[in-house]
Amino acid sequence: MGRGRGNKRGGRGGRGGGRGGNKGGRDGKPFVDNRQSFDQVNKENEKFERYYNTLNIVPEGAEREAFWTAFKRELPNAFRFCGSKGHALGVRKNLTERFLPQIKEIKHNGEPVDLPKEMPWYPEGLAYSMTTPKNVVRKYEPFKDFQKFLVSETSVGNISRQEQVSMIPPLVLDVQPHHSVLDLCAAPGSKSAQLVELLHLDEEERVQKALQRAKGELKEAEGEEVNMSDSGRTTGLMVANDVNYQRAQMLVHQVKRLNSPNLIVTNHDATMFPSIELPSKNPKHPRYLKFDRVLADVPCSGDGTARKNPNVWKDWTPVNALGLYITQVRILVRSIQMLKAGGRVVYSTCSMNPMENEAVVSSAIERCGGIGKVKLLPTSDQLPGLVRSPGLNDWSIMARSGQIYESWPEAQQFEGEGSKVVPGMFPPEAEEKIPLENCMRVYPHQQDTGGFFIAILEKQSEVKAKPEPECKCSNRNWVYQEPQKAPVSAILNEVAEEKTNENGIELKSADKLSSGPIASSGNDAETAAERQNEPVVDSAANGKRKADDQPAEGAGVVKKSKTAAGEDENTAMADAGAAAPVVSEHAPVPPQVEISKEAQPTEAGASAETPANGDAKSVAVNGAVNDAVKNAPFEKSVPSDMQPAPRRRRGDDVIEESFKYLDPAHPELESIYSFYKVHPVFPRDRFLVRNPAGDPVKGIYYSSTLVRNILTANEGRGFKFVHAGVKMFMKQDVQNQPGVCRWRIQTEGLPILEGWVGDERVVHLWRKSTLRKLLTEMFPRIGGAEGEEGWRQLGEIGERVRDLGMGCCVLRVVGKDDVVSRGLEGGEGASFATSDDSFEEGLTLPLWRSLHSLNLMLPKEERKAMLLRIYNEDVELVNHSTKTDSSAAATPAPATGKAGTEGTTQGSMPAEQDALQVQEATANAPEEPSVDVVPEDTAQPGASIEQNSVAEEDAKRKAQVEVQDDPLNQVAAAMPERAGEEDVSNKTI
Ligand SMILES: C[S@@+](CC[C@H](N)C(=O)[O-])C[C@H]1O[C@@H](n2cnc3c(N)ncnc32)[C@H](O)[C@@H]1O
Repeated sequence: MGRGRGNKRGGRGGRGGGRGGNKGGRDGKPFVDNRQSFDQVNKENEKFERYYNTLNIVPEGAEREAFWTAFKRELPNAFRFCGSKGHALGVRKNLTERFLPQIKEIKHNGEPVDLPKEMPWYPEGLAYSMTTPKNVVRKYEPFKDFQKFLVSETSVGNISRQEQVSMIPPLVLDVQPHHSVLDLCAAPGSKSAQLVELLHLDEEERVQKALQRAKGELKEAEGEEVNMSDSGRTTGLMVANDVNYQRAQMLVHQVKRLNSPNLIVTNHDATMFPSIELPSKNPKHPRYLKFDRVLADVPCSGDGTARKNPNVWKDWTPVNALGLYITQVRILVRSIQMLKAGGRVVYSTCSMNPMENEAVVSSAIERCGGIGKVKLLPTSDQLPGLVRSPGLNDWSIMARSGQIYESWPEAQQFEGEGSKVVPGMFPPEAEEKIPLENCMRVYPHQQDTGGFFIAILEKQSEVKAKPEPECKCSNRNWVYQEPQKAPVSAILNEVAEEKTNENGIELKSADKLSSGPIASSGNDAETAAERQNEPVVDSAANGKRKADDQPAEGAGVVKKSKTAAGEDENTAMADAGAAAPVVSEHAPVPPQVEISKEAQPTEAGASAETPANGDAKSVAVNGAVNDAVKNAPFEKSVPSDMQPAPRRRRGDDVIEESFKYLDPAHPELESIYSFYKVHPVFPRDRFLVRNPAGDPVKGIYYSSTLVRNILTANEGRGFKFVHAGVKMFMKQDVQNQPGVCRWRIQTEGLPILEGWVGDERVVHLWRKSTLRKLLTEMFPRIGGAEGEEGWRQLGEIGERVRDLGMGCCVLRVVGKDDVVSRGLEGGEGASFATSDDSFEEGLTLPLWRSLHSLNLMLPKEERKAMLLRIYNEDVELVNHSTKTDSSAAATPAPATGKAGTEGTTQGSMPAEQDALQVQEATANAPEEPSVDVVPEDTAQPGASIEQNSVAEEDAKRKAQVEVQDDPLNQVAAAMPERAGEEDVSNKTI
């Protein structure tokens, strides 16, 4: 087993993070790193310190002192090993066996440096932190090799540099491979990436079993102990969302490296995240997706990040938390609404302020009907080894003036109507019985981290969120009332009708409750689809509002009204919270997006508060966003200026992303299945293309079934899907070579497909020395002069590749433990199973067999990272195809030996000409610029077979992505005012 381990999700970085072609700023100007040294920062703020001392969050005395001392120290660096467990452990071995002994010997300023320390609470020991300052690691010569290792493995996605506390929320979300998971505030995406990994946990092993079973190598019973539906693949879903378009692009960049077909990235306001429609057998009964897990890692004041964000010291004021509270409550309420009954939300902030934490949790629970509806789960049993404090049950709040109030009645005396202070900001009433001690607080001195807050909420049954004006988060005259029980008769009716889910699988009762619109009144004739676009009703008046299907605030005020001309027009009121009694059944997609299909108005979601055209719709929809943003001056991950990134446009039109699925019988798919001898069990109905025409002109992508169902069912609804699908095949101009498939396998899709490719297109390699040659040499020749034919230099794969037909194939690097399972125990395979020249673990790579040469289809940075990891070598690559390259010039003259099965003159061409035979159709295409299938200097512009429009759009996309490629650019793109800074909100090194 473990054939795919080298291809773990995130195991390669495509073009590699942090190294886009765009080294300058957006205007070509270089960014200036304007970070201030942490030591130079004045770490004093009277209000900040007074408030937390008053709160007594840590007892006075030695512990309080340790708390502040830690807060004023620079944050240690932390990182975790990513990808599948096997692969992550493999990469970690480099740290433990190669670098830790080296670091042990290093002295800095005459003192031994601290070793990177394993985090005791992180599963499998796959996360580390180190106190040596980053500039020392970066610049001090003895750290050179270690720094190179960190940079190289980070760039290809094997290491994620992430703050310790930021790793906690995904771990306590308890994600299973069949779960639907929603990350509502996901950019820049470190937690989303973790969640995707968790969704795919142990998938390789399951798929291996399914494969062996499909090929008759394993008896049925042997693979039965785990869920083997869909051939062991993860059937769940990950939706990662962020309201900010540019940050959503950063998110795409971060998570697409994980190559998950189960992932969708969206760009909506979380306070009114639209309901996702699912295919329904009965169009009158649309079905809406409910999630098993939701992460609400909300925008916050971020005062827990003072150790890496010195501005906290300068800028902290109580106003930040006061302003964010209502947005946070709305996001949490929407999270709960989006959950299945029985599902869980993890709510987290990097703030220590109870107004953004316990108060938000308590207010959201109150709005959703109390602890009978939403339970606050204990966290003390989670992550043994993590030192933490319980949530607060009692606190005071600091008002704008700096005055501290113990209770709402006290605050009410001083805070007038315009004040943001509301009853919900104070501890809950005793009758509410909310066990806030169940929350988790992590403080800087406990394990040398930032400050963090986490709560786990479990939805007990469908909820019917009360309108804000009736709740303590908004109503200044709020008094506690016993929650009323919601009627269940209509729910039961609905459940009785829903016997199967969209896959025809029988639903359990909880699924039934969550699988479609849930009615709380008996109006059966009316379907949610009909309600979806109907005029918004005053629910209090007619009782039409259905449990749990309310939108959050913004969506709740989306109205349809008639224009003077009698045409429908979507309108929304500016004050979302105040208008909350007006609700609709499901959160529709934001109105300006919906109408963009016809009218193409100003950009949705990403619009500025006052759009250029003065369109009130945009103002209202973005009210909540602006709320969040304006009030989050410390949260670096929230741009303080939420001016929208320009969305892709053609003329005045917003360009929506296209996701078009191919007919399983499409001739191009037929040709692929036939050339690669793909096992018939591998599904054919999940291939999509990314152009509006739906033709496979350039790339073919692959997604899970659920992703397909969602993308197709929501097409044309104005949903802002930003990314989905894993690139699996790219078109290749094979110059009409007969029998050669013009679709080459992409590295991204290879791990998903490789096991199902027939032996005819697989090459086995088991010597380290052979792989080293393929990594260091681009286009090594196969032919050549008699007796010197290139294939002879290719070790155990020489004869195989000599006899292999031209085109793409799978290179399977066999690990020691794979020799037997691959049936290679005889002959050479056996002799190398114990040799030093063999691999500990297997991996799979894409290979291209040209007429006369061979080439690994890997970007240069990936080759270099592998050379460093496997051979501890940092060497220059040799390109045999370039004219200027001396080794290419020395390419032997025409050979007479057998160099291929193509039936053409063998070995008669220099390498570069040979490569022209496989002129890559997409040589100039933006999507895979650094994978050298053919020599860069032999690209023929005329050879492009792309439709111009698609190429143009992709070029635009590439330009956007390249800006994101560099961490400094990422920050600049999202936060122009912070150009030059690293995005330290979630990445610390
Ligand atoms: C704390 S950061 C999230 C960090 C992220 N979870 C991670 O681990 O990388 C908060 C994010 O929320 C986004 N945001 C702010 N208001 C939002 C809203 N109303 N809806 C959705 N996202 C929002 C910000 O753009 C920001 O990216």
